Amino acid sequence: MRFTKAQATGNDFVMISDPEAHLELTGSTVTLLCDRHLGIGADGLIRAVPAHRFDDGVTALSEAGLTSTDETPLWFMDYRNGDGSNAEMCGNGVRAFAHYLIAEKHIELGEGDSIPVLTRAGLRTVRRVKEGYAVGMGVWSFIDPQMASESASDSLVRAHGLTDPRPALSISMGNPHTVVALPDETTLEKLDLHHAPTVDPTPPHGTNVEFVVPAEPLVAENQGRVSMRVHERGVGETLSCGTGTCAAAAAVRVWAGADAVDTWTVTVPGGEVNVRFTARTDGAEDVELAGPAELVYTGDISLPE
Ligand SMILES: N[C@@H](CCC[C@H](N)C(=O)O)C(=O)O
Repeated sequence: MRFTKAQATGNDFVMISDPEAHLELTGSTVTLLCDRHLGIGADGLIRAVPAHRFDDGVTALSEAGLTSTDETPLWFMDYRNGDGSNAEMCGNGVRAFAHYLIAEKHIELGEGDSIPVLTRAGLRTVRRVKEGYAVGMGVWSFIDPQMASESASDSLVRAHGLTDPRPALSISMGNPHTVVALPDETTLEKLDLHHAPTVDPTPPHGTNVEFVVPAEPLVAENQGRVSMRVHERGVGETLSCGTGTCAAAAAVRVWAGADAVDTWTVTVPGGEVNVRFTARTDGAEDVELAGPAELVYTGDISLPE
């Protein structure tokens, strides 16, 4: 099987093209391919498949009221975590996905052009920009609907390296996130994320946990700044999580109050991304995530029998 290794701010992926939807990728095959000792090694695996040829794609097409055909395929991002589980969305992965579709000649995309990408979380739009790709990530929401009228925390998080449990706020970007604010960069550096943090109560489908330190001052030149580390559901600590950076910026913005700015730079161990919020007429906010993506190498691997 031919594959490409991709990375986006250090979040790395095995990319596979499956235009005929022939591949049978079980959870254990994905785990093996993503294993850094026994396989290729990656945080997750992404299969490019025309939406109409794959069950989850057909469901997503009908929910979005869209069509996909052999002549004009709508590409589905079949994202799997390194432990073999499915996830709804991947913000770094979708930029790598667009880059890969271009390299595989499945699409053409000039600077300023956009393509639709179907995911388990619904339709996303990826625009090619100078620094990489800007993704229309849809709206963010509180996982606990009660939080819409309050604005502090909905859970407590414990982690190795923290002496006390800390309050946290859970936010959906299509997939679940729990954001915890820390007092300073030293506390962020000292966290030991080899161990999964515990979240009490845990959101119904598990959660990715983002630890953030808002910059001091929080806003400079009309731009907010946050540092972040993440423990991803189904993976462990990663160098970056795109949906996590959106959730982190959304949470810090909620905590900062009504006059918080709309554009944010989030620094992660693997680099930097930009997150922008735009108010909609229904009161919700659209989120755009911009950052780089790179294809690292291409290879061949035999799938286990
Ligand atoms: N790294 C991704 C998120 C991947 C999915 C996540 N682990 C989950 O289970 O929700 C990103 O860049 O958003």
